[in-house]
Amino acid sequence: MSAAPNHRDEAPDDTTTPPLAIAGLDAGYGARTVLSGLDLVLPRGTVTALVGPNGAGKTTLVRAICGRIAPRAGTVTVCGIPAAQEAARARIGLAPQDIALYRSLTITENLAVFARLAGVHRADVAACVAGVMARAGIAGRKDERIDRLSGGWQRRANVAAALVGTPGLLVLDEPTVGVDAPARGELAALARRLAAEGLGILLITHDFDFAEAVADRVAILSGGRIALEGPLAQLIAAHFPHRRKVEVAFATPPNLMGRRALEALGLQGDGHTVRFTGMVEDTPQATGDLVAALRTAGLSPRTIALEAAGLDALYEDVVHDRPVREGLR
Ligand SMILES: Nc1ncnc2c1ncn2[C@@H]1O[C@H](COP(=O)(O)OP(=O)(O)OP(=O)(O)O)[C@@H](O)[C@H]1O
Repeated sequence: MSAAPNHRDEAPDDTTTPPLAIAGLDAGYGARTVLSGLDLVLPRGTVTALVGPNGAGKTTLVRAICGRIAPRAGTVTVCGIPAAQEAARARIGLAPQDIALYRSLTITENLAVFARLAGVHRADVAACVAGVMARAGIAGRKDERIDRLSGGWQRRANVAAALVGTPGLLVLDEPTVGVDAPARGELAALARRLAAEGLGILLITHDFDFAEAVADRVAILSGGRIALEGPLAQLIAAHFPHRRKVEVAFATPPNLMGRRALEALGLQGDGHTVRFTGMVEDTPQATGDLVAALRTAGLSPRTIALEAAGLDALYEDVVHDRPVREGLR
């Protein structure tokens, strides 16, 4: 997806028009309905993290935004333009999950190709490439081939390619896959900078830590629609009033009976984990009750930690319907 400069005058692109507005969207494949009554508005200058289980329809939503599948009902507009129109596609910068760059070309060469494809005049290509490299903070490696770059640099180059057409909406699809911790910080800073420039950013991710670090807003896709959307802190305060996340850690994985007892207390782990999490009322009494219940079940955790609930707890609650158990209230 890219924007030719000559498309920019066609849109009602004032500061009040949201980069993305979706109302009542139904979409699917053949007899299969994937999205049903989906509403979502992305404000300018913000990052919205879209999270949802595998198969929830995140890719289908991106296809609808990019005009690659037609809505069966509802509307999708990009910078005020219906998604089906070519001009809307030109307003979208898509950094796909699979790095969409020519591996044997340098960063500069790649961006020049994308600029030409976006309709940038030959005489303006060098300035366009220099501009997006500066915005993405990748000018320092501009003459290196993509296949010689680390995962983090490849991701940033992938984002730079999405910026070539001066989009109003930037879609980042799983940008932290294959990226180490320091490079994640660079990517987070890049997303924040681009949002500060006024872009609306849709961040599709399974990486909750990254989403918490970067996103102004969170949208949870479940059951074919956005089940919950808003600033994370507000959602958590509304969803878990006076509750805290508890994490119980063991030196060795508990046996089957121990795991059942933990489950009965509303504490979830996965596989052979030594870490189990749940929610408790934010009172000394509730914590004391939990410690006593663990002891009664013959469980001796190494640590019990209380912390503010995060996106993971909210997600579990909304998607897997795992509310606080009565016993821990
Ligand atoms: N081209 C297609 N034809 C038919 N069904 C499809 C097609 N693409 C996806 N689906 C189905 O639609 C549902 C939603 O898929 P989608 O890829 O949008 O989910 P997702 O949230 O992106 O999943 P993931 O997190 O695994 O990438 C799935 O059940 C999938 O099997």
